[in-house]
Amino acid sequence: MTTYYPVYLNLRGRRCVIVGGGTVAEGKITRLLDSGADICVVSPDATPGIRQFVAGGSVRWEQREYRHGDLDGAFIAIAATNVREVNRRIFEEAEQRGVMLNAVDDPPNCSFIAPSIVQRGPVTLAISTGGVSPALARKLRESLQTSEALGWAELSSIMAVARSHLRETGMLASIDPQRWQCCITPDLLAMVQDGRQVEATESLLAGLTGDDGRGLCKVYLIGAGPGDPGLLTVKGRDALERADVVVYDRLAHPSLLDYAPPSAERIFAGKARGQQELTQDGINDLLVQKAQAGHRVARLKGGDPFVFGRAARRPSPWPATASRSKSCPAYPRPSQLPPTPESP
Ligand SMILES: C[C@@]1(CC(=O)O)c2cc3[nH]c(cc4nc(cc5[nH]c(cc(n2)[C@H]1CCC(=O)O)[C@@](C)(CC(=O)O)[C@@H]5CCC(=O)O)C(CC(=O)O)=C4CCC(=O)O)c(CCC(=O)O)c3CC(=O)O
Ligand SMILES: NC(=O)C1=CN([C@@H]2O[C@H](COP(=O)(O)OP(=O)(O)OC[C@H]3O[C@@H](n4cnc5c(N)ncnc54)[C@H](O)[C@@H]3O)[C@@H](O)[C@H]2O)C=CC1
Repeated sequence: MTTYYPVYLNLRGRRCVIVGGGTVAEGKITRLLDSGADICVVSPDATPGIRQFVAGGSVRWEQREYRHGDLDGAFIAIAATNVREVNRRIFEEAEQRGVMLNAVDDPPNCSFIAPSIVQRGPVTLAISTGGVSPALARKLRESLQTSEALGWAELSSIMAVARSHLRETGMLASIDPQRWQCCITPDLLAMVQDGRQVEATESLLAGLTGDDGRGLCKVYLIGAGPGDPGLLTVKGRDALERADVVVYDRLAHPSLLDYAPPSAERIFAGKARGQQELTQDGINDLLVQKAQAGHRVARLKGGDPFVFGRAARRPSPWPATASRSKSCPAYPRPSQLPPTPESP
């Protein structure tokens, strides 16, 4: 199996030759036009769509069959004919001239293959199965097109504004890469989706450049309650739903873990059979390490971290410069529960 090397080409003003004038050629031309390529079609006939491009002056058309020499000066070429033998001759010329060629549905005559594409503004996901299964590439495209993860692409315009501002003010190089990750949050995305672009850009810049703790990674300390999973607070549930990493122990009700996204890493911090229990210091190190790696971390503790746990004794190694913690106590706190008849 061939292992292909993925790239994005800058085709602006570069000569691209398309051989063939059918519907497939038209599809390829439409995308090439977006990239600003200088397009020449070689084909005895052409679809109405291609003819329109030609009439509009965005595409040149050599109305004849392909002949050796057509790839002269080309940067890339696409063979979209319905004749394998023609593709083979085009490939020979392409190899001679060092021109990259895609022969549609014809891998032996390709030096590059076409990916399935998902586009959101400037964000492009290109999917290839390495030629193993184009049907699977399409399935992945269709799934990704409706995937929530793609929502992050909506941040591209404010990211671009913030980045060029930082570049102009000479601050870009001094921003820690992890800080960017900590600043790209669901709250920021919600602001943009609400149409509050200016506020979002200001908040992003404040997080990236401020020394007031904004933009630092967060660790949520969540009280899992006295046993009943229904006693988790709404804030605690929200934090779990957004977590990239959940560190939990034996006392936390197992069903609470279901609130975390399936992709979240779940780390058991209690005593497991045959394994050394993590010490409090070990757990703290783990929380800090995961937060500094740009993950949203939820520490799910049985009971109330401020009553039975050690949240009140926030660890001294907690690096004030790198992360901060938020707490979501279980409600009502066990100490606030009304006495039951059995209580002394
Ligand atoms: C190697 C490659 C070379 C290339 O063409 O660049 C190639 C080769 C071949 N395709 C074949 C068949 C199909 N191709 C599609 C669809 C697409 N094919 C595309 C690319 C590629 N196809 C390159 C590898 C991409 C990768 O790495 O995965 C996509 C992604 C992009 C595009 O075409 O622009 C586009 C999806 C667009 C979308 O997102 O919807 C479907 C499904 C459908 O149409 O629904 C089928 C039928 C189902 C199936 O076979 O899986 C055949 C057999 C032909 C025959 O037997 O006659 C061959 C030849 C062979 O495999 O030997
Ligand atoms: N139609 C479809 O949905 C799909 C087709 N394909 C494949 O892509 C290729 C092209 O498909 P279509 O555009 O539908 O085919 P088509 O038959 O509509 O177009 C083929 C084009 O190639 C031109 N051509 C033939 N010999 C030529 C030569 N010697 N020099 C220059 N041009 C020449 C023809 O004049 C025609 O314009 C075919 O191999 C097909 O199997 C792949 C995916 C989907």
